Amino acid sequence: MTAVIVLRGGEFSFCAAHAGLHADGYEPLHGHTFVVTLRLAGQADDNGMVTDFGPVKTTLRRVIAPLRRRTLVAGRASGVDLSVPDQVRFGDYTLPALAVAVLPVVNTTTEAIAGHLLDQVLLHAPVPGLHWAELDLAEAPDVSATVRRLLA
Ligand SMILES: Nc1nc2c(c(=O)[nH]1)N=C([C@H](O)[C@H](O)COP(=O)(O)OP(=O)(O)OP(=O)(O)O)CN2
Repeated sequence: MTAVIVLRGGEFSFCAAHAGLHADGYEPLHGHTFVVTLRLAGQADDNGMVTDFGPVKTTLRRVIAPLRRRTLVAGRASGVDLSVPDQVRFGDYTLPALAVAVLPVVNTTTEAIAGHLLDQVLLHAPVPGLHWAELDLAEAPDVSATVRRLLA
């Protein structure tokens, strides 16, 4: 039997700020309450499980934690300056490094943040035999992005 397990909402929500990079530069710094939904698809084992919810929940919590209540900065965007100790500079902004999560992405779009979170989940909690993994990130009730990795 193939099944999809789903972890969503609740504790997998987090507040963070960002300023997306658009053609005309950085948009004004603003915040969202992001809501994560993770889906893992695979064959259920002899115990009827694709994988135990528990360890996946622990991993998802840990992957989200560094982003919670931080300003998200795209470490791969041009113009990001990490050369000054304890400071992060991008566009017109200079922020204390403690308030920032620098992500390995080119822009802090919902799509890119979702991809980063999914990659971290798969890195830290690989589940043998998964068919695919999908992470949906909503930045508001009316907009979200879903990324999917095909695994087998
Ligand atoms: N494909 C994407 N498009 C946009 C993203 C994104 O992450 N992926 N992000 C933004 C902005 O960062 C912003 O957070 C959202 O903008 P928007 O949905 O336009 O929200 P507004 O409240 O400003 O607009 P309304 O039209 O009033 O809803 C933009 N695009």
